[in-house]
Formats: sequence, C-alpha cells, structure tokens
Amino acid sequence: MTTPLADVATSNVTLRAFLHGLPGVDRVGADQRAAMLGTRSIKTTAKAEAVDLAIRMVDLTTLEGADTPGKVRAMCAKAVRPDPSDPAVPSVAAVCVYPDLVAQAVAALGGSGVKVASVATAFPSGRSSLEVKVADTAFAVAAGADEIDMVIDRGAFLAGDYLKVFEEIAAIKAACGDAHLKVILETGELATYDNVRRASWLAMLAGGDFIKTSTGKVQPAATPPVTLVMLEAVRDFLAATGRKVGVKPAGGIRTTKDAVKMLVLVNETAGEGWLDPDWFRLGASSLLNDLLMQRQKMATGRYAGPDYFTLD
Ligand SMILES: O=C[C@H](O)COP(=O)(O)O
Repeated sequence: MTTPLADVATSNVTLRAFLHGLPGVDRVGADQRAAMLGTRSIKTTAKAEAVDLAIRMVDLTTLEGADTPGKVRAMCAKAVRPDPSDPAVPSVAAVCVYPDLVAQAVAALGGSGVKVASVATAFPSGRSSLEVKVADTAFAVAAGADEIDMVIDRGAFLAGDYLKVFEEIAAIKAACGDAHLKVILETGELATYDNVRRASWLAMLAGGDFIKTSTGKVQPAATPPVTLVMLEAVRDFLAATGRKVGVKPAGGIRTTKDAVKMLVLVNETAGEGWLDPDWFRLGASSLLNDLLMQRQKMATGRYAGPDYFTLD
C-alpha cells in the first residue's frame, strides 16, 4: 500500500521511499525539450509584453560582502522606477538582500509595493545549526522582510537524510510567520535531474511557497532544463495536493533572450497560470538593464546603450 502524501514525512524511510518512487527524469529528453523551447520565436507584440512581464517578475538582487546601505538604497530606487525617464516601465517584484540590509530596503521602498526578500539560513552554504538559521530568519522577518529565500542543507540531502532537510524547511517556514518562503535547492550541487525533482517535492511537502534553483554563487545555476524539471514538479504537486507553489530560477540570467526563454518554458510546462509575479520570479543582479535596453529598442528602434541606465 502506498503511504498517503500527508504521512510521507513521518520517518526518513517513508520519505525516502516516496522521493525515490517519483518517476525518474529522462535527462536527454529534458535537455532536448528545454533546448527546443528555447528556439521558439515570438511575435514583436508578444515580445514587448514579455519584456514588461519579465521586468515585473525580477527579484533585483545584490548579495555581496561589500554591499552598503547606499548601494541598497540606489537599488531600491531602481526597483521602483527602473527607468526614471519613462514612467510606463513597471516596477520589479522585489529586491533581494542579506538580512542586515533588510531594514534599509524596507525604509527605501516604503509603500511602493515592491517586496523585500532576504537570504536567511546561513546563505549561501547553509552550513550552520538550525538554531542559528531560525534566528537569522526571525531577524530578517522582524526587520520587515516579506519573503525569505532559504538554502537547503545539501550535505544532508546528498547523504540521504531527507527528514533532516524536511524538518529544517518546516522550522524555517514556521519562523517566517506571514513572510513567504522560497526554498533554494542549489541545483548545481545536486548532481542529477532526479535529485532536482526529489528536492523540489521535498521542499514543497515541507511547506515552501516557492522553489528556487540557485544561490547565484554556484555554477551551473538557473539552466533551462533544471527550471523545466522544477516547473514539472510544481505542476504535478498542484495536481496531487491542490496547493500551488511558485518557481524562481536565479543565477546567470543576464539577457532578455534568457528571460523570454524562461517565460516560454513556464507557459509550455506549468502553464499560463504561472505567468505572474505571484508564481514566477527571475532572481538576477544584472538582467534588468538588458530588459530596459530591449524595451527601449522596441519603442524607438535603437539601443540607448548600457550607460544610459544606472549600473546594477
Ligand atoms: O538570487 C539571485 C542571484 O544571486 C543573482 O545571480 P546573478 O548575479 O548571476 O544574476
């Protein structure tokens, strides 16, 4: 008899049996399908809409040891009005910063509708005690974070201790309160697409509101096939449980072409219902400028050049 979904996390044995019972990913098929969808051409009008949608989906990110309050304030201004010369350009979805810079971001964004996301849980390695990770999360939430981007314990996952990973995600979810939880799988360290599928289900079963590919600190990061596997997982999870989970590819998404490819993948895999910033985000530090350049090119027929927009 198969274990009901609500009970699969009662022990590591049942959780392992469930995750290893998921259908295997056809690696060649996933690579080919992602490559094929990446060659789809779209009409100019659809492209203009896609560029604005992609801007609205950006989590504008700075995650450097050298980040300063001034840099975060400038990034927040850009998040709200990406192109000061054109008020028709929409705001991005969120900014993403380290926990100690959340308060500055909240103050700079005040009332704009742009959310503040923060990478808690000993980002990017995730190597600390659960106590420290929960405290890191609580600190960011108390400072006003709307969203927490946590990293999973890849060491525990790769060692087969799925219950530890599950319980950690559930504890961080509890510490989030009303803040949304994005669970970073760090797919570049998971070795196989089967593991990406298993980690996606694990994160969703444990209560994640979003599953996110990468920290941006490990290569490869948000590749199209990995994003495809995760989109299939949220589609199948919705069918199995009735709960919808979002997807956030992050890391290495730099061009409008990369972003549009992602939107085609979303449409063709999870479906139109995910083509919304509530359900799909693009985590990126430098994509926004390229989207702005392409937007201007489509409107005026010429590029403004990268210097026209403020540096990310
Ligand atoms: O979450 C977002 C990533 O850290 C950004 O990565 P990126 O600098 O490659 O765009």
